[in-house]
Order: sequence, then C-alpha cells, then structure tokens
Amino acid sequence: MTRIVIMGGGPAGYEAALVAAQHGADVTIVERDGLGGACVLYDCVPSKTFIASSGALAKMHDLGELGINTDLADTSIDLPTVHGRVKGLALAQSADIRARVQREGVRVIAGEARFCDEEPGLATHKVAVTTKDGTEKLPADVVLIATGATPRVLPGAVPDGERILDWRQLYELQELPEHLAVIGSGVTGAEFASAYTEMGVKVTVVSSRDRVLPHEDADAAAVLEEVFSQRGTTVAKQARADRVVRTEKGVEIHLADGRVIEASHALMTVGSVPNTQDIGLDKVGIEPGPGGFITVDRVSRTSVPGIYAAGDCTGVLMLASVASMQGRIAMWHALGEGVAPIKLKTVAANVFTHPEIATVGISQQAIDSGEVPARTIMLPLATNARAKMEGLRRGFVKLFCRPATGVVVGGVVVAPTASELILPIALAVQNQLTVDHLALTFSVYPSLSGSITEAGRQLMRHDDLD
Ligand SMILES: Cc1cc2nc3c(=O)[nH]c(=O)nc-3n(C[C@H](O)[C@H](O)[C@H](O)COP(=O)(O)OP(=O)(O)OC[C@H]3O[C@@H](n4cnc5c(N)ncnc54)[C@H](O)[C@@H]3O)c2cc1C
Ligand SMILES: NC(=O)c1ccc[n+]([C@@H]2O[C@H](COP(=O)([O-])OP(=O)(O)OC[C@H]3O[C@@H](n4cnc5c(N)ncnc54)[C@H](O)[C@@H]3O)[C@@H](O)[C@H]2O)c1
Repeated sequence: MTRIVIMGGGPAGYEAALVAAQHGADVTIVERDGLGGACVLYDCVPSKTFIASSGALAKMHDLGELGINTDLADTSIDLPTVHGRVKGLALAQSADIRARVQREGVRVIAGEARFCDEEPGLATHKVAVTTKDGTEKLPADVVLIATGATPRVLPGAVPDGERILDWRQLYELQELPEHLAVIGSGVTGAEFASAYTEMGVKVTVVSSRDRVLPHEDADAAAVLEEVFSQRGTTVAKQARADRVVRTEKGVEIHLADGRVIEASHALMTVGSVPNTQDIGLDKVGIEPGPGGFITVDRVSRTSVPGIYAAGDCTGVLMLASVASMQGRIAMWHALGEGVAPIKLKTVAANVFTHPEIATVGISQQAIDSGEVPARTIMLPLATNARAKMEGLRRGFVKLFCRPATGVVVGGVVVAPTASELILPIALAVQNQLTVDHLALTFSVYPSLSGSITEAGRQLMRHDDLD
C-alpha cells in the first residue's frame, strides 16, 4: 500500500487525501490549525460569509426604483451576529471536512509537519510531526506539500489586531470602523473595500497602481471604481504605503511619495507569502523558487521524486479551486492513474465585489497586446431585458473567440451574480465549443444568461462556405 503523507489540510491537502483514499492508499494529513486550512478558517470562507451580509445591504440601494421603500438610515448592522455567523460557519465547514476525510479512512493528525530525511536523494521520505503530545516520524512513499500561505506583513505596518489589521483579524472588531483605509487593491483589498462600502463604512483604497484590481479586466475594474465613487469610497492611486503609524484617533498611512492618509483603521491586503520556510525543504533538497514558492510542473511534481506540492505554497494561481485540482492531480499521478496536466487557461475565477467580476480563459489584455488573436464582443447588461426589469444598469458580458473557427477562448461577466453566470462560458472554453454552440443554445427569456447566448450570436460569422 502506498504510504502518503500530506502536509497541510486546506483545499489542496484534503481534496488530495480524498482522491488518494479512494484509490486505496494509506493516507495521513498533518494539519496544524484545522481541516479546511486557512481557506475555510480564515480566508475564503469567512470573507465570502461576511460578503453575503454586505450583499444583502447592496441590494437595498436599488429597491426604491422597484417601488419598495426602505430607509437605509434606519437599517442597522448587528456586527457581533455577522461576525458570529462568519466564525460559526467556518468552524462548521471545517468539522464537515474533517468528518468526511475520516469517513474515507484518512488519518488526521493535529500538528506541525516538517521533512526529516537523513539526507537528500533518498527514494522514500520521512516527515516529523510535532503534536502537543510529542514528535512522531512518519515514513512516506509520497509526500504532498500543501502548506498554503500567510498574509504578507510590511515591516512598517505590522498588524496589531486593533487599528492595523490583516484580513484574518477583522472578525474580532466589536464595532464597524469609522473610516477604513484598505492598503492594496488586489482581489482581497477590492472585496473588503466593496463589502465595507456597502456596510456604510467610509473607505479609502490605497492602490499602488493607477486603478483598483490591476490584474483584472480593465473595463470591469472601471465599473467597480464607478460604484465606489457613487458610494463615496475614494481610491488613492499611485499610492504605495511605506508605513502605517498609530495616532491618538486612529492611524496615519505614510505613502512613499510623502502623502499622508488618515483613517480610523488600516486593513493590510498586500498579498501573501508561502508557508515554506520551516518545513525542512533542505532535508530533501528542494530549493524554493522566487518569493519562497515551490516550483512544480503541471502534474504538481517538485524537483524531487516522490514529493509533490499543490496550492498556495506553489504560487501557481492562488485560488481554492486550483489548489484542489493541483492536489487531486498530484495523487492521480503519484498513484499511476491517467492524468491530464492542469490547464490554467480554463480556470474560472470571481471577484466577490458588488457587482461581482467573473473571468475565464484569455484576457482582454492578452488580446489587445496582440499576444492572442481573437474576435471580441462586449454587451452592456443595460441592453438585457431582465437586467432592465431588475433595475440593473451596470455590468456587461464579454466573449472572446478564435478569429477563424469561432472557438470560445475566454470571457468576462460583471453582474451581481457573475460567479454563477460565468459557467456557460467556462464550459465552452473547457470543451472548445464555438460561438455557434452558445448562439444556438436556448437561454431562458428573460434572463441575464440571455446576454451570453446573444454575445455568441453577435460573434457568429456567415459566409458562403458555412
Ligand atoms: C481573503 C481571501 C479570500 C479568498 N477568497 C477566495 C475565493 O473566494 N475563491 C477562491 O477560489 N479562492 C479564494 N482565496 C484563495 C484561497 O483561500 C487559497 O487559494 C486556498 O486557501 C489555497 O489552499 P491551500 O490548500 O493551498 O492552502 P491553505 O488553505 O492555506 O491551507 C494550508 C494549511 O496548511 C497548514 N500548514 C502550514 N504549514 C504546516 C505544517 N508545517 N504542518 C501542518 N500544517 C501546516 C496551514 O496552517 C493551513 O491550515 C482567498 C484568499 C484570501 C486571502
Ligand atoms: N475571490 C477570490 O477568488 C479571491 C479573493 C481574495 C484573494 N484571492 C487570491 O489570492 C491571491 C492574492 O490576492 P491578494 O489581493 O491578497 O494579493 P495580491 O498580491 O494580488 O495584491 C496585493 C496588492 O497590494 C499591492 N501592494 C503591495 N504592497 C503595497 C504597498 N506597500 N502599498 C500599496 N499597495 C501595495 C500590490 O501591488 C498588489 O496589487 C490572488 O491570486 C487572488 O486571486 C482570490
């Protein structure tokens, strides 16, 4: 029986464990915090639960137009209930995952794992596990490193859990911040800026670039900036935070160019660093790559036979869905199953702002730069009958296809439920369907997804050879 030890019980680790157990391996997961990992306990799941509350408020803004009178000034947020729900749901989800993997026969050890091979280059490996009861050494034919990542700390802005916070500390606040400065305008920063904006908090986004979401679709980021501006949230652009200092009233954010921004609280969202420093990589001869990430190939192999890595510690695409797939692929490969290498161009992702921004496949930027030839269409939601009925004025559907064949290579949806609407485009990209396939698919009338089939129709080509 193949002995598999998995370091870290996040999506990469627990999904890998389920696959390995299904294929009859002897599987042990070592997890120091709780099953589900940082994803379930501190990052993805808590933030999305919090955003569910802010989403309920976001919907209220447009109710007047639908003939429903609500007084937003009369709406209050019971923050302890919101935070209690966030924490409770995370713990329940972690318990569910633990029960599931244990049901499949996986051994779960609460502890910290590190390699302890006597020398690099051996055919099998050893993992030392430190628990509250002592240290145990586990022999392994295969090891999966799935140790995830931790919030990056700027030396001049170390979180104190009171006024200078990382995103994992937010749910300890007793009251909503009076004025929240969100430092960093990547996906994490944009999501929290949007959530607190909808909760009525004064928000200032400190962006080191000339816009929010510098790595996302520019038209989508422009929609979000428009909403921010309408709701009174400001974006300080070309603003690199040097340090954050506590003052009597709150915090001061000192920017590299000398500007100073005052706020009551600072939320640091300046990225993550991989948890790869203290896991004994030197014992097995793995040299971490740039930024401390572990280099892997498309079937999750590291440079050392028998050792795989998956998820945020590889820095491939820091998404739960990608972490899970990398973990599963690692196990299929290790256990001799036929396996297709991961295809990053087919990954669907969503920014959970209000409205949401969902993307899949080739980006507009790659098309505009000439890197990928494609025909494109952008349909504003304002032209969609259902959107009009719902009072949705912002948002759009973009579809990209190969110039000659019409094969769908990517798309973007900006809408309140973009995370759900992206699936037909993701299916098309994954299965190399053409715009004709989308165009000839019946969508419900009236529906927002009608804009996707309409985009397909507008990209269809008709000539004598058809
Ligand atoms: C605020 C935020 C929101 C996000 N929202 C989304 C989202 O909506 N959708 C999405 O797809 N992705 C989202 N992500 C990204 C997603 O959370 C990560 O991609 C995902 O957590 C990666 O999973 P993982 O298994 O690699 O690592 P993790 O979830 O970080 O789990 C790794 C686990 O390993 C443990 N560990 C580390 N070292 C050791 C050791 N030596 N021994 C034992 N255990 C160890 C860690 O404590 C941790 O529990 C979000 C990220 C952030 C920061
Ligand atoms: N919905 C989701 O799927 C979701 C949500 C959150 C995060 N994630 C994933 O997690 C990963 C990390 O995202 P992230 O947003 O946490 O990090 P990031 O590294 O993508 O963004 C951090 C931003 O902070 C900026 N920054 C760094 N130092 C700064 C400074 N001193 N002053 C001002 N700005 C500074 C960077 O330029 C960057 O734009 C991404 O891959 C993302 O996709 C996904």
